[in-house]
Parts: sequence; structure tokens; C-alpha cells
Amino acid sequence: MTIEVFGITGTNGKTTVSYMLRSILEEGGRNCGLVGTITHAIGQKEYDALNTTPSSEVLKKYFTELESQQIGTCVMEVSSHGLDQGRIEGIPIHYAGFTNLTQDHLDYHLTMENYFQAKAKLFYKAERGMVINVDDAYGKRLYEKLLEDQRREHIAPEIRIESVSFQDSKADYFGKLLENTIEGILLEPFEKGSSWGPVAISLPGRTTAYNGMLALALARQAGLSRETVTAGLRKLKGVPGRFQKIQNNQGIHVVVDFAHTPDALENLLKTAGELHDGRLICVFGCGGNRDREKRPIMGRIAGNRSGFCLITSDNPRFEEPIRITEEIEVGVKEAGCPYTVELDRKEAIRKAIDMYEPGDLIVIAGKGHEKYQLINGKKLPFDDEKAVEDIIRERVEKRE
Ligand SMILES: CC(=O)N[C@H]1[C@@H](OP(=O)(O)OP(=O)(O)OC[C@H]2O[C@@H](n3ccc(=O)[nH]c3=O)[C@H](O)[C@@H]2O)O[C@H](CO)[C@@H](O)[C@@H]1O[C@H](C)C(=O)N[C@@H](C)C(=O)N[C@H](CCC(=O)O)C(=O)O
Ligand SMILES: Nc1ncnc2c1ncn2[C@@H]1O[C@H](COP(=O)(O)OP(=O)(O)OP(=O)(O)O)[C@@H](O)[C@H]1O
Ligand SMILES: N[C@H](CCC[C@H](N)C(=O)O)C(=O)O
Repeated sequence: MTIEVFGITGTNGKTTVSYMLRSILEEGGRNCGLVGTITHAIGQKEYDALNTTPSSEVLKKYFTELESQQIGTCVMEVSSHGLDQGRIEGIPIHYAGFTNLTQDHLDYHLTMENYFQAKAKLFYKAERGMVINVDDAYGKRLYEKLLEDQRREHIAPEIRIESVSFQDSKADYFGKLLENTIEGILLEPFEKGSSWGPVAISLPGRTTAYNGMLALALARQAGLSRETVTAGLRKLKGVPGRFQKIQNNQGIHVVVDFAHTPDALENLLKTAGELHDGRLICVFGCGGNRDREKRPIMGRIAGNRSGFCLITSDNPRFEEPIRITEEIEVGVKEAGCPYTVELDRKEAIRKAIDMYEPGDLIVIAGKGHEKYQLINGKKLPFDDEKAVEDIIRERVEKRE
């Protein structure tokens, strides 16, 4: 049995595109495995996602299990570490998608060029089709190189190399963002110039539009109908930890999001700012033993786009938390934004909620779906969503 495999790569958006694609494929009646940052869902079995892309031994085990459960499709996030370390060797890739490439993981790759080359490897494995976001500068470069390689017969002529864009109406899949509200977006895709009419997705922001178009184009390459794609996208009610609104009866507006790169944080706060009139209060940090260069950059972005910043710990890992926040502070100061440093993440969230005034929006960035905090070799239970709920409950109990 051949399992049809979709591999998604890029700095941001892989998880979201994977969830969208799975929803579409299931709408089309296909059983689908999902391997990525949040979970490794292999039919009846669900494994913890220790790595976004696991080792080739683990992947082979997953594929054997998919086969034994007669599951014919798998959507996989393919990380740059995974590509660089050959974790997908021996795994066929039928369709490949590229979201974008912006700064991250320079601790590992050292240069953006190395990071790009690692990502590009996926596209030389794709056996049937690939879709690339050409509004991204690295995406455009990849797309042109792939077409050139196909002209030189280094890539088989029957493999479809297609583009997605919101800027170039000549792209294979051109999109218009019709509506963008806190509840979600309305998108109008044009496939080779032909309009699909409006497509609804229950997640906000321009990045959702990009992710939706990529999922949609990959599904079309695999033969799904427009109706199935539209219905599959509409059915997806959200992705854990991606612009996740924390419901409460106290009228406090809080969003939890996994943005942990400069580009993701910029997009997240831009979306939040566009959809909300009041003050943005941003609670965030940066991971330890990871790309240090992004810390002041993320500080500057949060400072420029927020009314107040609470700089806190993300996953400090083996680093001294205060050293990480000091590096972030440099950027926040440069932006001239008022801020507080509170190393204890739950206390930082509490301070944000204490300072909340009607009309504000609290954005808690960096950990999204994560249910733990990595501190000095220990994996301690921690969950942004639960922290918000606990704090709100504690406040109500105190008042009663
Ligand atoms: C850093 C790293 O890549 N670790 C991988 C490695 O684990 P390991 O047992 O050899 O090492 P480890 O226990 O994770 O510790 C290594 C890190 O801790 C630091 N350390 C360790 C001990 C100590 O006393 N002090 C200290 O500073 C080291 O400097 C080093 O940075 O080998 C394991 C088995 O294969 C992997 O599971 C594990 O991935 C960890 C979980 C990880 O987070 N890796 C990241 C970098 C990764 O692969 N990420 C990509 C997704 C990235 C993305 O696209 O966003 C992925 O596919 O998961
Ligand atoms: N297309 C996009 N462009 C830029 N930022 C995005 C995009 N899609 C999502 N984001 C932001 O990046 C964060 C991570 O998104 P997502 O989990 O889908 O990406 P990812 O590539 O799987 O990340 P990771 O590999 O680190 O798990 C989101 O919470 C959001 O803030
Ligand atoms: N896949 C990313 C996740 C980072 C999440 C963030 N919370 C952090 O710990 O930096 C990584 O392994 O670098």
C-alpha cells in the first residue's frame, strides 16, 4: 500500500497548514495521519511530539502502523533540523509545500543561506507536486530554481511546481483577502485565474490567508474538488495555541499564540492590533539554548507594537532566565515601550490580567499549545491557557 505523503516546510505556518490540510483530506473521506509540532496522530494511536519531525526510525514505525490501520494519507511537518539530519530519508514525499523563511534556528544553521538550503532539500524529494509561497523572498528564489531545474531535466516534467501569491495575479493560485475579523477570514482564491468565490476560515489574520491558500493548492494537486476543499477549510475550528482565544465570563480578552520567531510575533501583534482598538499587553519571552540573535529583535517588535510588555521566561532550558530577558529588554527599551520583567511566567500573566482594563487585549506569545516549561533540565507542567483560567478563577474566588 502506498501512503500518500504531504510534507510541509517553512519557518512559520507548518502546523497550521497541516491542520488545514488534514481537515480537507478528511472532508474528502480520507483517513489521515498527522506528524508535527503538536502531536503525532497515527490513526488509533497518538504519540507525544518530542520533535516536530522525528528520527527516520520513528517515522518508519509510524508508516508501518499507518499501513496496518489501512490509513492511506499522512501530512507531515518537515523541520529544517529534520532535513539537515536526514530524518526523512527512506520516506517518500509526494507533495511538498513551502510557507516562508525568516529568521530562526541560527544557533543550529549559523546562516540564513544554510537554513534555506536545508529547507530546499524537501522539494527535490517531491514525486508529484509542490506549492510555494512566492511572496516570500526565499520562496520566490526556490520556485525559480525549481522551474529552472525542471527545464534542465533535473526534475521530472510531470511534477507540478505551482505558486501561491497575494501579490501576483498570474500566480497559479492567487488570493484576495476579502474580510479579516477576530472571528476569522474570508478569502477569495483564483485558480489559474478562475475565482472560487468566498472561502471562510475560522482563524484571523493575513497569515491565515497564506496558510489556507497553501493547504488549498496542495489539496487540489492531490485531486480534491473545490467543494471538498472549501468545506474542509470551513470545518476547521482552530488550531491549539494558534491565535487561541481564552474564553472567560469576566470579559477579559486574552489570546494565546505560539509565535516564537520575529516574523511570527510581528504578524501576530499586527493582526491583534488591526482587529482590536484598545491597548495591547504582550506577555512573552524567548527560548534558552536556541537562536540568541532573535531576542533583541523580538523585543523591538513587541515594544513597537504593544502598549505594554511583560518580559518573562519561555523555556529557559539550561540558560539563566535573567540573561535571556536582559537580551530581550535591549529591544523593548529601544522601542520606548513601557515594560516589566517578571521571570515567573504565571506571575507575568497575573500582572497582565491585573493591569487589564476594558478594551485591552492580552497576547501571550511563544508557548502556544505547550503543556510544559523546560527549566534547567526539568520538564515542569505549564500551560498558558490553564494559567489564564486559574488566575481568573482565583481572582473571582478572592472577590467572593
Ligand atoms: C538540541 C537537540 O537537538 N536535541 C536533540 C537531541 O537530544 P540530546 O539528547 O542529544 O540533547 P538534549 O538532551 O536535547 O540537550 C542538548 C542541548 O542542551 C544543552 N545542555 C544539555 C545539558 C546540560 O547540562 N547543559 C546544556 O546546556 C546543550 O547545549 C544542547 O543545546 O537528540 C534527541 C533525539 O534525537 C532529540 O529529540 C533532541 O531534540 C530536542 C527535543 C529538540 O528540541 N530539538 C530541536 C532543535 C529540533 O529538532 N527541532 C525541530 C523543529 C524545529 C522547528 O522547525 O521549529 C524538530 O524537528 O523537532
Ligand atoms: N504563514 C505564516 N507566516 C508568519 N507567521 C505565521 C504564519 N502562520 C503562523 N504564523 C505564526 O507562527 C506561529 C507558529 O505557527 P505554526 O505552528 O503553524 O508554525 P510552525 O511552522 O509549525 O512552527 P514550529 O515549527 O516552530 O512549530 C503561529 O502561532 C503564528 O503566530
Ligand atoms: N520548534 C521550536 C519550538 C520553540 C518554542 C519556544 N517555546 C521555545 O522554547 O523556544 C524549537 O524547537 O526551536
